[in-house]
Amino acid sequence: MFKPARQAARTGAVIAEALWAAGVPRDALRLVSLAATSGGDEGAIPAQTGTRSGACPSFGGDEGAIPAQTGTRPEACPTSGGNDDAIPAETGTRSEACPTSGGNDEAIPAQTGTRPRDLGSRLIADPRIERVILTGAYETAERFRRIRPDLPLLAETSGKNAIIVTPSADLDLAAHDVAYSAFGHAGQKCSAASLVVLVGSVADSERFRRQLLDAVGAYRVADPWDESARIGPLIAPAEGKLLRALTTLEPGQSWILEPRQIGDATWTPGIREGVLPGSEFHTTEYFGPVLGIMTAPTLDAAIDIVNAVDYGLTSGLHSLDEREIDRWLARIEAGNAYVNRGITGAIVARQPFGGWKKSSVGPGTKAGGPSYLFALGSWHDADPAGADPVPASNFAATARRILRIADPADRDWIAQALASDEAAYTGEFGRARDVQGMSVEQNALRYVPTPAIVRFEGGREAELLRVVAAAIRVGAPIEVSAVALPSAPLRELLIDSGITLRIEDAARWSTRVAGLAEARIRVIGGSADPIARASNGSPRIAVWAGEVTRAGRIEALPFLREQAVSITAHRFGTPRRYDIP
Ligand SMILES: NC(=O)c1ccc[n+]([C@@H]2O[C@H](COP(=O)([O-])OP(=O)(O)OC[C@H]3O[C@@H](n4cnc5c(N)ncnc54)[C@H](O)[C@@H]3O)[C@@H](O)[C@H]2O)c1
Ligand SMILES: N[C@@H](CCC=O)C(=O)O
Repeated sequence: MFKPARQAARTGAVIAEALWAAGVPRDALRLVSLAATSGGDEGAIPAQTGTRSGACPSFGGDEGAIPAQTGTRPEACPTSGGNDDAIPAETGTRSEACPTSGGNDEAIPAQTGTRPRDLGSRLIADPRIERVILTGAYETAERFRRIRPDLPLLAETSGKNAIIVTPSADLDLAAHDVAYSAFGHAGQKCSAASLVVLVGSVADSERFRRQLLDAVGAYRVADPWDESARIGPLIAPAEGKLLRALTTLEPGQSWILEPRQIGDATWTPGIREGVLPGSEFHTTEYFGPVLGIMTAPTLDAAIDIVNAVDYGLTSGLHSLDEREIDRWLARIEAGNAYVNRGITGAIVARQPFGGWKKSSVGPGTKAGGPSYLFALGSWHDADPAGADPVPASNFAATARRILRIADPADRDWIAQALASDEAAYTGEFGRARDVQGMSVEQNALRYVPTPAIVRFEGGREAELLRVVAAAIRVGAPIEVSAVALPSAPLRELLIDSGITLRIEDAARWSTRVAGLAEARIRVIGGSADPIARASNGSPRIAVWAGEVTRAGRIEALPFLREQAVSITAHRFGTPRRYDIP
């Protein structure tokens, strides 16, 4: 008889899902090894070598930076959580190989006599640990930062994901995709749909409700080793908020499908309607087989409901109206945006994975995407290999002005940085790229300019100018905080570019940081420590404090959020393509 893998059985994953999930680490490792071994002379280098050894196209071909000697291997156990955490694990799979990722919390390794979780906490607290990658709840990221407020943390965290269904949707397909997205993996996927928002007439559509109940009713709930099972048990018996979500309704809500407990940790799916904006069910991640139905009069009102949640991991739209798709793509706040399909099952490279807002902690570069490895290294500035001096006439007006502002001694350096910014923009950041070019599904990775603060603590003014140039090139709305007044030409550039300048000494800066709810901060000439202290290690504050390099591929990252867009590009086999902006 076919036996599910040991890990799969421990997570409760049913066979079909376990088989699919088993391929994900393999794809991620293939992507990493491609990045580490490809040849050429574009410039980026695996972090662990610290030597300039050739190119790595999937690193983006960085002219202008070499990694600092960190000795950090992406696959090294304590910092990365072992191979299980090189990409987000499905359904809370515990890694036995690596104490930081949990292991079996009760087992005490003979050689240490320490419980894995205690050991994990001690590793996190140890300053010799340079970085930690976490796939887990936002609250766990908070816990890690309480243990060590200055911990460099790359965390893929919680989600409260919704699918919007408009009257122009194919309601049968929408019902099928909502059902699978909500109840696949028993809802224990960070990407799972927890809400469906029905727009206009869909709110009253008997057909949609019937199809949804039909689809969910077809899922057999059983042990994972039953080959016909479509929904398996939870990873552990439901307790706390999940138990509440499976058993208790809020005012105005009713079950259209009431969940039933049929085993220690096994529940049949639940669907509740009447979920109101601002209610607990609207905003709380439960991580289990329970779906809430909300309604909205218009698409914009539905998007408001979805964006009101603190998380922004996956999000879905079912609509066959191109204007609605455009509108949703322009407004939706989520790292993975899915149109006319389910919202789970991201494939490495095809739908690089990772969220916005509270769904991500740290640099936010997507797992399985072209920038993920950049965040695992530290970078030194370096001469772009074989680069000729760049004539000023090659640049557009703003870049020429930046060149003129630069001190003559720094002009070549700035020119190389501007050229690198341009190459990074045209090659990567400035367009939605579909690297796999499938005909039945469009999958584009795009970059959205995002607000950030540039904090200048000291050093060469050219470094501030260079970082500001990177932000301007990608169109990010930044502000600058400096300990001392920059030169008049730089101040004028900031004013003309609509960039607020604040002069703040260390005390004022710390006070402001303490009051920031969330921020992305690029520190120049200082360290991340004062920010960690002032914010008590808030996971909502992401800091880039590395050396300023000429590499546009690296320097633009604080100013951009990645979004993976995936759109079903056929209808019953007939191709139908969209312009993804
Ligand atoms: N965004 C993503 O890519 C993604 C992927 C999967 C899961 N998740 C999220 O993870 C949560 C569910 O998964 P989970 O139950 O594994 O999450 P969790 O946060 O409970 O645990 C994550 C890991 O951290 C470990 N851990 C917790 N406290 C620790 C400590 N003090 N020291 C050392 N290790 C510690 C756990 O043992 C576990 O391995 C959900 O919130 C889900 O959305 C996110
Ligand atoms: N990458 C997975 C989610 C990982 C979290 O559980 C997906 O896209 O469904």
